[in-house]
Amino acid sequence: MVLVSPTGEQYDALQRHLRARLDEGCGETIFVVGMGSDGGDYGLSDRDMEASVATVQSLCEQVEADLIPLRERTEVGGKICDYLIRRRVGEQDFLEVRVAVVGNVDAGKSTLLGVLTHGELDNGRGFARQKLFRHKHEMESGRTSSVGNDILGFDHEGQVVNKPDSHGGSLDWTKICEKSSKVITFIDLAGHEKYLKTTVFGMTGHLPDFCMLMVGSNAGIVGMTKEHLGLALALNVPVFVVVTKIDMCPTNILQETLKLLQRLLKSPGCRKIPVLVQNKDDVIVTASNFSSERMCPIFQISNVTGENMDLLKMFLNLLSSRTAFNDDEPAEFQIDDTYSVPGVGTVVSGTTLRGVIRLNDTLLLGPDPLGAFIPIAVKSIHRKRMPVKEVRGGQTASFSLKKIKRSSIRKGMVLVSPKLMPQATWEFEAEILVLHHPTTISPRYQAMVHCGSIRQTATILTMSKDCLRTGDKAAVHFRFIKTPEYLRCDHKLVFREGRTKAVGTITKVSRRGANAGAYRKCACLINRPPPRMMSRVRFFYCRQLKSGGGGRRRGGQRHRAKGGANVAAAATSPVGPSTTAVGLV
Ligand SMILES: Nc1nc2c(ncn2[C@@H]2O[C@H](COP(=O)(O)OP(=O)(O)OP(=O)(O)O)[C@@H](O)[C@H]2O)c(=O)[nH]1
Repeated sequence: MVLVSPTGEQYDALQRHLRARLDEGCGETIFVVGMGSDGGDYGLSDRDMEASVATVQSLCEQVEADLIPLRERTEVGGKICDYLIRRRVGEQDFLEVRVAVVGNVDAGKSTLLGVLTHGELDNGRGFARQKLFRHKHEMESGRTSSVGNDILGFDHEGQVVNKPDSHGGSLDWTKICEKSSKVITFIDLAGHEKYLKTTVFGMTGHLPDFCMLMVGSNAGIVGMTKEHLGLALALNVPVFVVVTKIDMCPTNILQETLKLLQRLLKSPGCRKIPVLVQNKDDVIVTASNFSSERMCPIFQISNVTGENMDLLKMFLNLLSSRTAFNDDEPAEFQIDDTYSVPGVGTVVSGTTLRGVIRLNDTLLLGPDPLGAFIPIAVKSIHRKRMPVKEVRGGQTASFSLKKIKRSSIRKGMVLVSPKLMPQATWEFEAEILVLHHPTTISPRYQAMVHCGSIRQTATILTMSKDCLRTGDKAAVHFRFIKTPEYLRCDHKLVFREGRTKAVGTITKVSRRGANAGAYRKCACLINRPPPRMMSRVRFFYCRQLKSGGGGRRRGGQRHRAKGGANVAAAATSPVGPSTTAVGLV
């Protein structure tokens, strides 16, 4: 009732309350007019509702936000209206939410993204997905093999901005972003098991806010569905489920799939509350309780008839980013891809983890194979293919860099503010939970560590238990086998090899010098150094290659070291197949 005709003091209090809620919701909040502060539905008369909405409208003007009506309902006491309040972020800016799209092969992931982002329905034979594929072999096989990106824009009234392109061309991202107040970036991932490594990389490296798990209603929960769901849960990414192909699925099979899905979500491993979304009310209830609570909405859609597509779009419009970022922190950007653009040079793409990065800023790029960071200037910045002057925490971007070859940059490197004084590390400790392993894991076991956009094999040096089996938790000391990486405590990691999977959190990053650590491992002898090397002191780095590797020759294990010298790794003690050695020529 306080909204009907607030006093000056009440108005100020309401304004403060609204600002706080917008900050909490990363620029968005759902506001219900006509509901008691204790959550009870009271309802307002038409006149009171009109006055209340006018007050909310004026509050929104004060805090520079848009008021988007969502639904209106009538209870015993009168009307209740739900609104989405979204902060205006400036002409060139927009709120960004990243959604990873996972699910088994042929669940309809690429097709749904094609339908959502291009605004044209599918024909059931792969029409809609054609515009999304990045490679020729994907076109031919119909299978996604890489990490795809697509955007869906919503304007200040909550309407979809993407329009069907009459020429069948690709989307004009610049136009979409200019008209949008919110942009959903879909990370289209591969469903086939053989691309699981890329899918895990998409989930850890592209920092999704939410995960959309797709299930083909006719196929049910098969193949990679559980694997992908487990991954999202392990990384603490809230999941919603989209059941596709309801146009071609007999009712009994659809009901069976839904029953199994609900059982899986309620199981002790997931502990979710599944909600079948049937109407707008369900959308609002699930969206407002989604990120904080255990609710898991399930949508049933058809990409061919477009059934329930409006509910899914409404839900996507209501999703808001999960993390609030502080601009005052030193900048940190993780690289997830590199390109060589003719006329521009080397370009890196990735996600800004914190801080603000501006044009011409000098950042430290690294770590290189020796663990060093080099200063580099940011020549230009693109955000969603649009040139911009700055990017901030939570935003994806690409930078063109000065005077550096693409070959010297790899995924997993970072660009950080010199204030952070970054250090690369070979060794780290993590608390891990083994989700699955057929036998036991013991020291010297090796598997791929995924942490952010880092993807490298690591060896277990020591663990707090003798051996680990499925379901075990332990503190584990790891060591990368190839290059040192830039790691931070509290980052989530996935440790996997085939179906073996463990998840965990980094608890300690060893600050022991990357080179010193490696040097202790084995001694290196120089074999016939080239004459030019004799007089100069040069640092070299070599790694024992797997059998048959390019560096192996008769009479010992010789490697081409950085700096051009041929060196033979003559170990003083038996060394494993992944030994790294450094020394001075
Ligand atoms: N009838 C019908 N067919 C659909 C629907 N959704 C997708 N399809 C068809 O299902 C097939 C597989 O769809 P994709 O989008 O390639 O599946 P995907 O999950 O992306 O597969 P991967 O990229 O290999 O992981 C295509 O031929 C689509 O036309 C739907 O709702 N109804």
